[in-house]
Amino acid sequence: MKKIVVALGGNALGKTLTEQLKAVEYTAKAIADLIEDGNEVVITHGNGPQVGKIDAAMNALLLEDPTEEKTSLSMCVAMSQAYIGYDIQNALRKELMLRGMYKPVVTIITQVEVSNDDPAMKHPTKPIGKFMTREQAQRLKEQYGYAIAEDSGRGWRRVVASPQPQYIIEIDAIRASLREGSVVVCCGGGGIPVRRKGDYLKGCAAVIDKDYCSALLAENLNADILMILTAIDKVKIRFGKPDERSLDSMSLADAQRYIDDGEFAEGSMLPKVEACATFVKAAPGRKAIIAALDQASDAVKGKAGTTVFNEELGMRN
Ligand SMILES: Nc1ncnc2c1ncn2[C@@H]1O[C@H](COP(=O)(O)OP(=O)(O)O)[C@@H](O)[C@H]1O
Ligand SMILES: NC(=O)OP(=O)(O)O
Repeated sequence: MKKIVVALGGNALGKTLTEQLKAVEYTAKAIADLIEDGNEVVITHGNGPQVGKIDAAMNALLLEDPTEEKTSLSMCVAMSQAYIGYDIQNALRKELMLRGMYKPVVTIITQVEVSNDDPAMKHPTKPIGKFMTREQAQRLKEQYGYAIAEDSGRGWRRVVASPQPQYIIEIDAIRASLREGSVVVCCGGGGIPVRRKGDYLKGCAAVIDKDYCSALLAENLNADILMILTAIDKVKIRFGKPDERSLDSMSLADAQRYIDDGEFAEGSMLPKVEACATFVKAAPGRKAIIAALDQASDAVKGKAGTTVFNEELGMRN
């Protein structure tokens, strides 16, 4: 049995509620395959498109009725955890029941501590919300003062601060639920970013990258595999160029070289590769995989996706 942290991409979860339902339905099949194969699975997910949409809806409410209160970005992250977790919970519950292997599935609203002086708070890099033309994004910038950036050749998006996750506040609750045999959905959207104020926690205006948070979770749980599922089958070199090439595997040295060569876009593929590298670097026998959402089971068997391995420490088979 392997302990696998499976991270589902926010973009890969679709743009609408209907697309999300479809995405979680076939993802549930892939995750149920992993469970049927005897693995222990912990699920995390992104929230980029979703948290942007919630924030935009909350702002529209404020424009309609100025007596409404402003909703903080951390609260929007909390909302995104709930509705994405709800869909994942139901889809997985149904899929497991269909296979006659009922298990409780639970979403844990997760807060993640970030540092008070993380420099990322002053340098927004995390794309959220919908993809726009440059002109649309520029209008949003002028109207609301948002930071904007181009996202991997797919269009322009709002970008927000994305500090590094330091500590998963609910880690003991996650461990306890796993011990009891639940399938746990946690650290949604990278976790609700919070900072310590004395004995209390206070949300901050940011969206943590779920890839980095998933690596921290995998480390905390001493997982065997970190699997990042997204909308693309493999990591590419020269992505989007005529001489684009897919990678079946990547050593840490290769990963560093490609990062240095700027092969991976900030806010999309770069955090995935960095998260995988951090995870496999820390202890022997670990494996990290980046693959398409519906290829989880094949990816664990080395038949799909891109595997990141530590050439010095080896992989656990
Ligand atoms: N070198 C690369 N190889 C593969 N995909 C890349 C690369 N650089 C950028 N991308 C883009 O990154 C996307 C995955 O990032 P993103 O959509 O942010 O993930 P998520 O599914 O976690 O929301 C891919 O679908 C692809 O469009
Ligand atoms: N929070 C986060 O990393 O979301 P995406 O997976 O949508 O980028």
